[in-house]
Amino acid sequence: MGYRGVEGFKHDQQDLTGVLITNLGTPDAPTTPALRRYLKEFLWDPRVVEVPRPIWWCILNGIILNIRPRRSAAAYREVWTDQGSPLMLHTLAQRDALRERLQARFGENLMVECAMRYGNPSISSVIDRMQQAGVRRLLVLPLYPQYSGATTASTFDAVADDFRQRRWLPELRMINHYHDYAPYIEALATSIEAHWEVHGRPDRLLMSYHGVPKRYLLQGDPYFCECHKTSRLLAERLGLQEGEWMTTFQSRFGREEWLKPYTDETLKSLPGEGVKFVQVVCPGFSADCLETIEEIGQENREYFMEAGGERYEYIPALNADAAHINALEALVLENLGGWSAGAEIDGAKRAKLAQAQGATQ
Ligand SMILES: C=CC1=C(C)c2cc3[nH]c(cc4nc(cc5[nH]c(cc1n2)c(C)c5CCC(=O)O)C(CCC(=O)O)=C4C)c(C)c3C=C
Ligand SMILES: [Fe+2]
Ligand SMILES: [Fe+2]
Repeated sequence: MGYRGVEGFKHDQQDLTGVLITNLGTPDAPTTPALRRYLKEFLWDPRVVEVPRPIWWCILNGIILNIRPRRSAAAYREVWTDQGSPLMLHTLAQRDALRERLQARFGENLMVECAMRYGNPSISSVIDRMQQAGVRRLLVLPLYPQYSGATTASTFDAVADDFRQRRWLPELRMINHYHDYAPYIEALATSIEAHWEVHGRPDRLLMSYHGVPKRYLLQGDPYFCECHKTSRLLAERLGLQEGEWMTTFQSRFGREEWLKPYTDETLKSLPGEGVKFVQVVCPGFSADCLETIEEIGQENREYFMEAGGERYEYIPALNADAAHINALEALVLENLGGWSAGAEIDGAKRAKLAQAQGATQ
């Protein structure tokens, strides 16, 4: 027992500022056992499934974990790459690109890492590594543009749970959301316009976001409103008129009502209304993943074409696009305000003080 210290700590260690980007997480492999492990951790999070624990324990362990892992593993196999899960691949590329930008400004005093809320690399293991390297100020950036209890707050829970075990807490800042941040809207607009240059403009642009149960909205989660604000700002920036765009919600899970309109039902009905050419963009997903590649890129395409649609295009997530990294870099810089400059002085000062007191550790 006891609180976790900093292994191998030296008093003259350089103080660092750390930037930790996080995303949801993904299974280690597209196999049934790996999916069971991943889904067990993910779906047991009370921020994700707000159902009383005893009831949910029975449903999760009795039904869902016996059925879903096999089905989900098959879906993941469809999108898996030589380098692993798309979500992991894009997150690593985002980390590398952001690291290059920020280290060009601040040098090695600024450490940039990535972690996943569920699965690996865990938030706790990465904070541990960052603290051992000398990180004393930590900025966490969950790559969820729109705030939701199920995602952003759950990431905060993971950081808080880690801190509860830790003896020496780094200073902490956490970015809450960036759904209306101008450089993020600009990055989305740039990527859509680039798509239009090659493929032309559709009859309708669908902006599809991951859903949550409607109950969460009614109980005060701002996610729905933030999604709508992103869409409105994006439509304004693109000069779209009413009827040329809409907001929908995808990735339903379970039987209760989720945020509407549903992406799949919308796509099934649009051809009947004369909308034959759609493009779908997913502004809430900062990286392509199962939910965009398989669900939007494949499954929903079939719904639309079977219903009489003629052209269906998915516009990829921002991933490690330069405009996206510009936006993330600007967001980080704003939120680092006042932190980076003092790094060198702090370390030297503490070493002197320690020497004066004859500290050995
Ligand atoms: C059970 C309820 C779920 C809620 C609430 C939920 C919210 C939510 N999720 C994302 C982002 C992602 N979800 C992803 C996969 C995924 N989501 C759920 C369930 C809920 N999500 C499940 C069961 C799964 C796993 C896939 C499956 O078995 O179908 C992913 C993709 C991960 C990947 O590895 O590719 C992302 C990203 C948000 C933003 C959100 C609420 C705002
Ligand atoms: Fe999800
Ligand atoms: Fe899905």
